[in-house]
Amino acid sequence: MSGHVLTLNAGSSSLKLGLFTAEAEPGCLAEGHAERIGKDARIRLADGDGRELAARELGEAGATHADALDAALAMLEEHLPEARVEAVGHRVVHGGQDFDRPVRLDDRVLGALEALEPFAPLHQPHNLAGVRAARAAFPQAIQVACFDTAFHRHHPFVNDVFGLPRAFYERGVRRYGFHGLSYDYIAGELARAHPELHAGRVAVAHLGNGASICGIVQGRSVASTMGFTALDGLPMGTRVGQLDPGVVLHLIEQEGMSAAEISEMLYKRSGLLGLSGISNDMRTLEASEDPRAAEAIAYFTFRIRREIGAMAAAMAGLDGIVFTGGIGENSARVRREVCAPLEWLGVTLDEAANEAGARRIDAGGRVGVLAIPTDEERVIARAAAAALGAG
Ligand SMILES: Nc1ncnc2c1ncn2[C@@H]1O[C@H](COP(=O)(O)OP(=O)(O)O)[C@@H](O)[C@H]1O
Ligand SMILES: CC(=O)OP(=O)(O)O
Ligand SMILES: [Mg+2]
Repeated sequence: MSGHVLTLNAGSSSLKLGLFTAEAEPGCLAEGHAERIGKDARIRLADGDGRELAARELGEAGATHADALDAALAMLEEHLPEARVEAVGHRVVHGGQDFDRPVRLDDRVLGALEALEPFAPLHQPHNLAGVRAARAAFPQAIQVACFDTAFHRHHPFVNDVFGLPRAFYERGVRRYGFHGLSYDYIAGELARAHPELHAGRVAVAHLGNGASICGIVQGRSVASTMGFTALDGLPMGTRVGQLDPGVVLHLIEQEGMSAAEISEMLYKRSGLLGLSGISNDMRTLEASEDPRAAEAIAYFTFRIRREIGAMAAAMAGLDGIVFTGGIGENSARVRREVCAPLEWLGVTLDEAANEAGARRIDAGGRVGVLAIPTDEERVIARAAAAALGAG
């Protein structure tokens, strides 16, 4: 039997790991998921059918991505000692101008990706720490980087540019867009199971601790709410989302804040956490009776509606909406708050299907509405298997 592919995916609040067969369509043998990193983190390892193999708390608040990675690799060694890892596929959030497809990692590529760390501070350092740890743990395996930005790299000029002096565009100050591995998976699912939507114009809302919307026309990304960094667009767990740049000037000039203080506030203390003063975690906010929690959710869902309207304009129409990511897949309340006021756009919602967590949740209106679990691991595993020559 051929060997195995390991996938590593560090999100801003999560670490996901997958073990797959090294085939053109990889078979999933195990999945590990650490969540709520930074607060009450816990990790769970399951087999390919979702049966739990192991689970444990990662200790007091303060468990880091590095702790989660150590725990994940130790669990893998203990519970799947027969794994023969021949390739490790890594989610790397920022690929900058140069990377528009998966690439074998060597010292030169790693150096180029390290230079992008300032543009994805919640992700890139953890992604590259995963590369170093995997090189040490699996020295015989090839290492492959798969980029969140790659799926968006061929946007039309108007969706790739800011209205800055042109020289900045040439120097790479562009609207890259992120969550591309997730959008790539969803585009594949539309092609496989919903050909009428695949042929049309779909707004895909990836709503996790990070959140964005992608406009997909005939399987290709034409616009993203995220920009040069993963700060722009929707408000997120701890990130601000769209912000008048005049506010940043005000913070510097009148409030006397330093670049480091502003960065820390915009990345780590804004969004759902900043508005609610309670938590960045949607489950905690939904369970809270504090009116600030409801207001934070209301702002989140309002901005999603606004951006779906903008995507409809960018795509010259709207045939479908897809919800995915931890919130998009699991929160019936968020899906309802987004969809109910979008009736004017042809959006309907089947309440019972939405509450039941069904895949198709529209009530037969003009716009198809779906909730599809994403699978970034599978997209990474396919690329790593392809790099091994599988298929
Ligand atoms: N059952 C649920 N109901 C509401 N929100 C949920 C549920 N399960 C997970 N979430 C939310 O999903 C978010 C995490 O999404 P995820 O995609 O796993 O994170 P990351 O962006 O770090 O990869 C958290 O806000 C979490 O509260
Ligand atoms: C790019 C990004 O925000 O990713 P995540 O949602 O996994 O934090
Ligand atoms: Mg994620």
